[in-house]
Amino acid sequence: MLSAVQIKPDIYWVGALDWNEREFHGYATDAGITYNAYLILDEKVTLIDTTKGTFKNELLERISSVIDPSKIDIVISNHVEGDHSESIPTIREVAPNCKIYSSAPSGVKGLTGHYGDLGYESVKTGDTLSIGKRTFTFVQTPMVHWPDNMVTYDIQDKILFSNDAFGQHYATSKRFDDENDMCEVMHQARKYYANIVQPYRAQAAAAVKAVRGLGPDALDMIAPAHGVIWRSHVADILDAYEQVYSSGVVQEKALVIYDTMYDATESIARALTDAFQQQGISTKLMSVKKSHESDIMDEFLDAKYICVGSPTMNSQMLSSVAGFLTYMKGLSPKNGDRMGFAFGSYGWAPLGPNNVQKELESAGFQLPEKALAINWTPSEEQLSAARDKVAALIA
Ligand SMILES: Cc1cc2nc3c(=O)[nH]c(=O)nc-3n(C[C@H](O)[C@H](O)[C@H](O)COP(=O)(O)O)c2cc1C
Repeated sequence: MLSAVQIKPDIYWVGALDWNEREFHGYATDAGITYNAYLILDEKVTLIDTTKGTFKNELLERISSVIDPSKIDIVISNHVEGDHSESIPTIREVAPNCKIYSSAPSGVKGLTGHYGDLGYESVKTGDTLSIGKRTFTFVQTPMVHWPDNMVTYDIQDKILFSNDAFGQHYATSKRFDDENDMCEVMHQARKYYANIVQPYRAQAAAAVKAVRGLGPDALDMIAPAHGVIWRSHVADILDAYEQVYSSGVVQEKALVIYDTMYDATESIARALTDAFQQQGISTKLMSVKKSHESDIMDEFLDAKYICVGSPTMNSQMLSSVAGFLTYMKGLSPKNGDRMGFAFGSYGWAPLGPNNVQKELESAGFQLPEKALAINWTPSEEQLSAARDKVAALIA
């Protein structure tokens, strides 16, 4: 039988482990996913968030290992997205009298839109809810990453139930940060930020400020809705969100991103990569065909030099490169401090590289050089000229 995991006296993790999930709305979840839900035994039995609907039985089984699920009095929905809310109707079925709390107005509107009117109670920033010995306070965190998001702070236990903020897509048998490989935890936290939270970096920074405003001793744990619970590394993840991820500060690091049909564009990409290396700059060559766009964006987060290459095909850039650029632009990275460079091969009209250039322009990169368009297969002289462009970029 699946069991709950106690995280503090009378507080249990009752979520689900989605070990085999490898794709989640366009994100490559190479380490699987956890859907975290938390059960609190107090005068009023409270469940914070639920799981994706396909894991409702896992949720019920873990709750049942502690208490009869029909005894749940309160469900707090920090976020309407299905991976946290799809099991709410099941909980309502087994506990018909439970009250369901969500943020005003977007949480209530979203839950109604998904599951009909289950008589939701709305809460807003600063509202408190007493469940017995414990009192919760709510802080709405709109657009981290949907309009309805909120976090729930358990004042007595000093736990922040942060939902998507500070999450990671990481299925693991151990629930706490310090029980896992911290390099992997931080890697997954960064990738999650780069692909989910990044467009809302101002709101995320404000959320960190609000958390810090609670005071230095106010946080024992951050319990997100995905991944491990922060217990020993609370300060590390707050610092990373504030000083690294949300800051937009870029490092002397280059990414060469490309696709190719007959390897002409690839040979330019390799020359550029080598030239960056020769300059002592940390560099990665990433084919959009071979690397998932969510992994490219993880690398992109703090890279200063972004070179993007495509040959011309049917008067366009390759759709794989266009797809990556669309994905990148959707995440709204702060590109003002980044140097962009477009390149590619063509047969009779250099529209592939020129269109990449336009996309980089509209994404806000600094583009000191024109697109490098090389006719057919590049000669040694042309590759050498490509290398010179790197010197110009980093000058
Ligand atoms: C299906 C196909 C369509 C192409 N369409 C164009 C085109 O519209 N304009 C052009 O200049 N070159 C066109 N080309 C030529 C390529 O751009 C050229 O072969 C280039 O060197 C390929 O670079 P790559 O080796 O990086 O794929 C086309 C090639 C193929 C295979």
